[in-house]
Amino acid sequence: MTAHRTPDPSPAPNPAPTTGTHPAGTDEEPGAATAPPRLAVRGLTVRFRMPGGRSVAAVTDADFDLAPGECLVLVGESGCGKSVLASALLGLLPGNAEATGTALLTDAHGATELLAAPETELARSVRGRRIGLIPQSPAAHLTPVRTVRSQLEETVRELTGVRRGAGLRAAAERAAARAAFPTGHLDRHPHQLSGGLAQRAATALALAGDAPLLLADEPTTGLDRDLVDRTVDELRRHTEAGRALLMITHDLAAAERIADRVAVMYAGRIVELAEARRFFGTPGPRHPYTRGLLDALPGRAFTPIPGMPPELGDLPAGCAFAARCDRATTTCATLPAPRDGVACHHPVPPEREPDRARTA
Ligand SMILES: Nc1ncnc2c1ncn2[C@@H]1O[C@H](COP(=O)(O)OP(=O)(O)OP(=O)(O)O)[C@@H](O)[C@H]1O
Ligand code: NI
Repeated sequence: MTAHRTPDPSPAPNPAPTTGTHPAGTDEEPGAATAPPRLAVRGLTVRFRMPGGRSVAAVTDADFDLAPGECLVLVGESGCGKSVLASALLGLLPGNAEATGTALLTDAHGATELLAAPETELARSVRGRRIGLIPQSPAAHLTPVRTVRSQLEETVRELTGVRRGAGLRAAAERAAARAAFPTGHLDRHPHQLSGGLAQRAATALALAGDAPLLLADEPTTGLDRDLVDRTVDELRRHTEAGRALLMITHDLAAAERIADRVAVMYAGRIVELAEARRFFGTPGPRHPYTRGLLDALPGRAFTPIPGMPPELGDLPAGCAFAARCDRATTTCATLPAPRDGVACHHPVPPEREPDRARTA
């Protein structure tokens, strides 16, 4: 989470219409044109330049699409590059980072290549308006000197048509309620909030604009199970009307509850991209790392993956998981190309039960 830089939480004036998102994808209808992906990411790579000419490979060659109305959940161990990926999409990387590849955002406002867009455009019309963000460190994202109510009212005023008076007050309170932020705490300043309340305030702010794409970076941190479920269900509602959601989480139960598809990151790469139904059900995950992640859950085998992820400043030339993988062979000294959404030389075959399959 070192990559998080706090975006200006108050978007510039000059509000764009925010209700006019594309209708949800209509691809089931024969003859209907398929909606373009809300977000199309290709070859997204982020390198941090370090003293002494070293480089940290935080994100490497990420490829994925996110359809209108879809929720893609990005999972992976701490430090694997999830937040850096989100920061790259928003133009919020620190100065020593270099991002390459493309990320095309398409919504009712048009199509914008996020990595090529100038900072002025990102600040004026993308962040907060076309892409909402629930940041990983919500306390840092809130303006310290202003109450939650005043921040919410400002956001509602700038991102929706509601301008003033009782209407604005009610709209801000509705936004708070969507994130289960108690009305009685709206007049508090950020420093008077617990971690969980700051999280809900940040979620309320991000939901208020109904952005066509929402990035939620660990939106359920610090919440107890009931609130996790409520928050996740509210985020799911955000995807109605064709809005898309990219959620980052460690919480696989939350991921299972909300995801249409799951992307698993390991050492900066997406090693598996799968439909959630198949991933959490049958046939289960196919990458040995991902199988290990699920097996580590208390409800499952509860056995952690042995070893540690590699240093992103010193990655092996081949598969970064090989050193921890019980299926590794000499082939793993070369980099596995993704096939059917799995970047592994010997994935668990889809037709076999994950814990019984064993092929090399
Ligand atoms: N400013 C920076 N300079 C150098 N390296 C950085 C910087 N910011 C992040 N990194 C590197 O990028 C890696 C990925 O960080 P990131 O914050 O994306 O991890 P994450 O997957 O979001 O982890 P977590 O789940 O803990 O939030 C880190 O391991 C760190 O080595
Ligand atoms: Ni993070």
